[in-house]
Amino acid sequence: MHIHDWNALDEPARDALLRRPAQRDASALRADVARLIAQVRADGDSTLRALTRRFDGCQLGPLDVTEEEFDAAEARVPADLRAAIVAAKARIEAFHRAGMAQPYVIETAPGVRCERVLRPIARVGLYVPAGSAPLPSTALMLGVPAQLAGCPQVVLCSPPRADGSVDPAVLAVARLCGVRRVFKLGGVQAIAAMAYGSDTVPRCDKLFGPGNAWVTEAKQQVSTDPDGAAIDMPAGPSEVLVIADAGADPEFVAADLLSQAEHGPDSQVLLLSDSDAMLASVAREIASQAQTLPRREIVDAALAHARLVRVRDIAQALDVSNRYAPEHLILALREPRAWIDAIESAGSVFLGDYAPEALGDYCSGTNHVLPTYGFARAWSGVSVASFQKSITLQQVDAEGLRGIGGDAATLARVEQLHAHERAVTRRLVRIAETPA
Ligand SMILES: NC(=O)c1ccc[n+]([C@@H]2O[C@H](COP(=O)([O-])OP(=O)(O)OC[C@H]3O[C@@H](n4cnc5c(N)ncnc54)[C@H](O)[C@@H]3O)[C@@H](O)[C@H]2O)c1
Ligand SMILES: N[C@H](CO)Cc1c[nH]c[nH+]1
Ligand SMILES: [Zn+2]
Repeated sequence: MHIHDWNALDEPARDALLRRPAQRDASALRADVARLIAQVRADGDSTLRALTRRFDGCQLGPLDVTEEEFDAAEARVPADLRAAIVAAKARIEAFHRAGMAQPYVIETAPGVRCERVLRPIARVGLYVPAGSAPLPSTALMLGVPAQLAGCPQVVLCSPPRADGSVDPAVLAVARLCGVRRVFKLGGVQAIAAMAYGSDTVPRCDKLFGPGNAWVTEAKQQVSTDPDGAAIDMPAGPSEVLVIADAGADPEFVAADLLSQAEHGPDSQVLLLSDSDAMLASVAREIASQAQTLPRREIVDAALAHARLVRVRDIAQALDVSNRYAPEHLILALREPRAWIDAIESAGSVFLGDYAPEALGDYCSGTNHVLPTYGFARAWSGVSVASFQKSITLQQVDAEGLRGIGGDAATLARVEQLHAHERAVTRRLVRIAETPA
């Protein structure tokens, strides 16, 4: 694997080095996805069936999962898997519950009471990927916060297998999180169905979940259509950026890089180090560990755009990482906490040699649905707040209006909004005329 020297590159070369692979054919992807969404909107369920035949290679009967199918799926989940799911759910729930926003009230001036109340989003749609492999862990990452927020209508879509069924573990997680409506749909067709509704899929206000480049593009398109649906964030092909010092363990670093490379051919993995020996050792480790992985084609495709980069020092590595804004950042450093203040943009961060990213993927408690493509510069991962709206209230009595009404009137005059000014001053006149 080639090792790049960051300090030998000019700015355009640095930009090119950090460009995501999935961004390359953006206009063709946009057009394909727009066409598929339009077909679903025009023809509903019949198009959903046709696209499922075409992309997932299966002939669907009913689009939704029946109670009998839920029961059969439960029976197929082995006891150790069920135990791992239950234990992971408890930790994810604990972390997400602790971070829940609270309603609050404050008197900003005498007689002026301002409040914030929270409401669940009424109709939410969860997408659980299953193209290269089903991801029941993603069902947990979406189902748990939706349940904590108390969303009244939750539907879940996941691509069907060749026999038309949904992965049993995904169904078991859905049931555990109180999700009763699951549809055997994947890709653009699933996103379009949840955003606009179809004959059988109910329309949703907001869509959640990761997916490949088609899914992510579809989410972005429906989110810019006023008739479509809001989205959690663009959560596309997985990314990890590792910063390793000379004391890191090359075996662990290579394993972490490969763990994200195996997600899909568009995954991107990067290693930054100030140690030539570390970069060379990790390159050797990657080559040797990759040979033993079953998803070899996917891994090789992802490794083709992996980046190993020599930096001057760890401070420069943090600068490069902030510029890239990775979905996951691993600090394989001797003093990882010393660098926390230097992190400006990253979806989720893993500190030290014993925090593999795979732990956050499954069961540490944090959410694994995270912004990719550099969106971590301005977006956060999924949390309970993603499933809620906050509404502000204000209650003002006569004393309150007398106290602050003048400020509003002055600002309204400057903006030449005379009706605004009068809405305040007419009340002030009435208060002045009213005997105490
Ligand atoms: N960012 C995150 O938080 C996060 C979390 C988990 C997974 N991921 C990513 O999610 C992705 C999952 O991808 P996946 O492919 O395994 O599953 P997926 O469910 O996202 O995609 C499968 C669907 O893609 C559609 N599709 C396939 N080929 C197509 C084509 N040529 N044209 C149109 N549609 C097509 C099919 O309808 C299929 O059902 C991976 O890239 C993984 O890295 C990201
Ligand atoms: N690493 C993925 C997010 O990019 C999440 C995941 C699910 N299962 C395994 N990993
Ligand atoms: Zn993963």
